[in-house]
Amino acid sequence: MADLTTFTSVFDNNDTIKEEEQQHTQGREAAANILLVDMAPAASSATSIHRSSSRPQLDLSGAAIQGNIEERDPTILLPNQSDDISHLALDIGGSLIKLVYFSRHEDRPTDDKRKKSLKERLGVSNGTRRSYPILGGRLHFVKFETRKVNECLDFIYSKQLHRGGIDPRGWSSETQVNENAIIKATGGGAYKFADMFKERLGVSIEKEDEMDCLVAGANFLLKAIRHEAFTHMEGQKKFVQIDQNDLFPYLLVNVGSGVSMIKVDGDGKFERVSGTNVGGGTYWGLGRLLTKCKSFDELLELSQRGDNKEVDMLVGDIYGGMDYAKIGLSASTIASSFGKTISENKELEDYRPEDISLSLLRMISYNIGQIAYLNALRFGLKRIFFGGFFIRGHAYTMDTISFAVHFWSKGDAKAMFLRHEGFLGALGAFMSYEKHGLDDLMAHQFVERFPMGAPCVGGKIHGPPLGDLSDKISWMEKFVQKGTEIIAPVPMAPPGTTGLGGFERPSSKGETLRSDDAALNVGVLHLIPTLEVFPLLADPKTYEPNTIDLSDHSELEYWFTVLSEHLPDLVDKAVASEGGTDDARRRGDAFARAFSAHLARLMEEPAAYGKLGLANLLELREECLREFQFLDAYRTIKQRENEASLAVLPDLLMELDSMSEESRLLTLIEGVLAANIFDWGSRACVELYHKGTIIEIYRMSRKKMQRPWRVDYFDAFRERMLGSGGNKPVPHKRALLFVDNSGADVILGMLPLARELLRRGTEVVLVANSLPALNDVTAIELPEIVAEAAKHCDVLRKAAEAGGLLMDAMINIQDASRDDSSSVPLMVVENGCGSPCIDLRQVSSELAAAAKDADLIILEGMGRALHTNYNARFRCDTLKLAMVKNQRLAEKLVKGNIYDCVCRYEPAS
Ligand SMILES: Nc1ncnc2c1ncn2[C@@H]1O[C@H](COP(=O)(O)OP(=O)(O)O)[C@@H](O)[C@H]1O
Ligand SMILES: CC(C)(COP(=O)(O)O)[C@@H](O)C(=O)NCCC(=O)O
Ligand SMILES: [Mn+2]
Repeated sequence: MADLTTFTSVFDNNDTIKEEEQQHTQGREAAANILLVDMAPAASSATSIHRSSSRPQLDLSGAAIQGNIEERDPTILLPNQSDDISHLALDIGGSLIKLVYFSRHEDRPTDDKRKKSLKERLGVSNGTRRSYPILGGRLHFVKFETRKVNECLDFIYSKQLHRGGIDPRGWSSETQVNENAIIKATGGGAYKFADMFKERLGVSIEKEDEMDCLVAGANFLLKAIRHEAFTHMEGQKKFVQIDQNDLFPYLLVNVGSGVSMIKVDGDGKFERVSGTNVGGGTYWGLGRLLTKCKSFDELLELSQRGDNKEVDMLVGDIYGGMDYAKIGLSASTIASSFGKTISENKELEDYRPEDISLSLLRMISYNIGQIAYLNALRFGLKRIFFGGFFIRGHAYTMDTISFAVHFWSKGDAKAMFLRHEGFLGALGAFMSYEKHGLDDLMAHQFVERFPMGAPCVGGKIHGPPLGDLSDKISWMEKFVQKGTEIIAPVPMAPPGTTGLGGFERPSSKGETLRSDDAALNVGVLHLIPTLEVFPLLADPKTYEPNTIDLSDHSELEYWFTVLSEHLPDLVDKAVASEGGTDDARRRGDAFARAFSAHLARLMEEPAAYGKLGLANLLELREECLREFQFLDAYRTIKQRENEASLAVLPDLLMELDSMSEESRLLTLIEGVLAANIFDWGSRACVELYHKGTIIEIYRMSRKKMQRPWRVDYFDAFRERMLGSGGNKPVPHKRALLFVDNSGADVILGMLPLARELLRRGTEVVLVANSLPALNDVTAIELPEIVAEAAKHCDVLRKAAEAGGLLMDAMINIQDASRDDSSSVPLMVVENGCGSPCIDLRQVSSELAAAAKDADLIILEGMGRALHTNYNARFRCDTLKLAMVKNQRLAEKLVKGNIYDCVCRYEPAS
């Protein structure tokens, strides 16, 4: 296959796209205006999928800084701001107040004609599966120190979270203060602070049982949240796939101020079997007295530089430096925590606070691990989940507990941790609202997103990031300052533990602890009730969207570098897409900062928000753009490429029509592969575009399409389509075409292929993004493109009419939904995402409905067919088509080179 030099050399003397781009920049404003006018009616149809761009605006009137303005992150009060609808639940513990709140975004009416007729066509009823509607929105997690309860009250007030009181009919949309508002709360503070809540916020606290809440929260997380539970051994974090049907029984150990141990047998079925008063409060309290630390984090950080043998009495101390091998204890095993402090003539001041903190942490973690194990043994439980904020995502604490469980159970029982460790009770309290609609939600209906610009890190509003961009930008600057502090290597357990009684000492000496805010390994849970699992996945349970495993560090580093290097160019495009104004430039800079900070955070701890794949990184980039209100960075480029491609489409169709069926099929597939070169996400391709016009590049790419391709199952596909030895196979009933890029890719590649299928009597559903990502075509843009193409082609026109696509475009058709028996329909559905990749566990209900009758899937492009889904198996025939536009991926995935092509056909499995 051609390499970059052969590609570029073809164009050395030609006009360049760059020049074209300059011309277009001049006309950009006009073009953007036209686009807005044209797209306005359809745009509302995309808002049924809630993403950052559909966030409500903040009401900043009356905003005031609370407390000391000189403080680094002063709390900002927004007395008049209310999220559309919010609900709040609290867990007020001895040490910390945990808050879970839900912000809802009103469903916009989707009376879009196309959608309606599509629903009829796909046979989707409008009736919901529930007797009450469930609402889309976001679940946020925040914590405060209990001693700073006032900050918590200010926060609730500033976000007006207490106003969304419950209404007997379910969620209330009242924005005025509800006199009878109640807030669900658990933990001792629900009693202690009830009056204060009534006085300050005018709300009553409805108390929920703490154990009930812990269990409800844990069950919910374990069932509904992907990558919630993980093991942590010797510095290695591994997510555990929980089988919903095989969850019970388990032991839940909640390590808060004190420790509860609960045997859980089912939903609401549990027994508190044990506990210990030596818990998180003991570590923090005793630690504070002994070391004079001012904060929990300071204490924990000290431990990382400690050496416990100065304080603890070890087996070796007793046995003259020897192991006690007979009973399996090494010389470094702790024989007696703090035991050394009795025998020497030393006072507290003579010990290093670091050593004291570490001894204390080990004493308590070990003890909890051991008691937990004994209780697991008592009831024959193999799985122990540890929660509570004592854990604090701290590697050494988790390793110590895991070690204890592993050691005492001889590997029989497994210690697991939860990402939402400290929020179990608060979540449970939240769940106790009747008709919250969460209990029967499934993992696929939650999209966990990076907490971006969230105003509520660590209990303070770090500038109101929503709505007011200039504040958001300054918040970003703060975030970055924080970010540089935060970014420190994750403390790791020592490589060689004794394997007997305990660890030698942490190898994390001298490293700083990640700040409390950053250690919160939870994102914002976006609840999108319309999402479904793609029904044609052969095995949804084992489906893994990502092809490349980013837990391989060199892979991670490579892709981080690629994305970082892309950034300046992307910022330029984004700024230009918004008219290149000063405001756009400021937003562009803030976007770059935000995205880089997120990358740095993930580089430091890739599994912070669950298992990380390339698809998540590419989506993060798009989400970040939307966060800074870049709604479609590539709009000008897309429009230009659409126009250029539509201009040559008639010639291409004529050329195709002059061919035999067999060579036409080959030419069509070649055409798809060749046109996939128009990818503004690939560095190499973008460089190519400077060397020729769109049509020149397209022609050149077509010329290079000789078979065999690097992965070439074309013959099998042809046989399925055309048959062999005189037998004519039955055409597919319905094909789902997952389209990729705008311009040539969709117009000269996928549309002609769709036309061929239609001609053969196969219904075609074009599946496109709900929101823009790079230069990908969106479902909103497609009907217009199809309408333009249909002007040159009867087959497309009739099918588009039959599919209800031409309703807006062709005024002469009065009754668009009439049955046009002369053609099978061509339809467009949105896929539910706004990323260049697709996770088929979470697609739009529209796509899921369209999939029901489909017997052919065509996945196109590098994002959808290679980065994700390359190894996915389906219950129907599948064709994966892509050009590999990255050298490393080509080597790794297909042992080939950049610009190699993949045509992977897999019959129904
Ligand atoms: N920022 C913090 N401030 C105080 N304690 C913290 C902090 N982060 C973690 N902890 C630990 O978490 C414990 C509280 O855990 P939590 O699950 O919130 O329990 P509780 O409901 O008893 O407050 C504290 O005793 C302490 O060991
Ligand atoms: C973002 C993309 C997956 C989009 O590719 P597409 O799906 O449009 O074929 C791809 O451009 C990509 O992986 N780019 C990053 C690698 C690079 O610049 O080489
Ligand atoms: Mn793409």
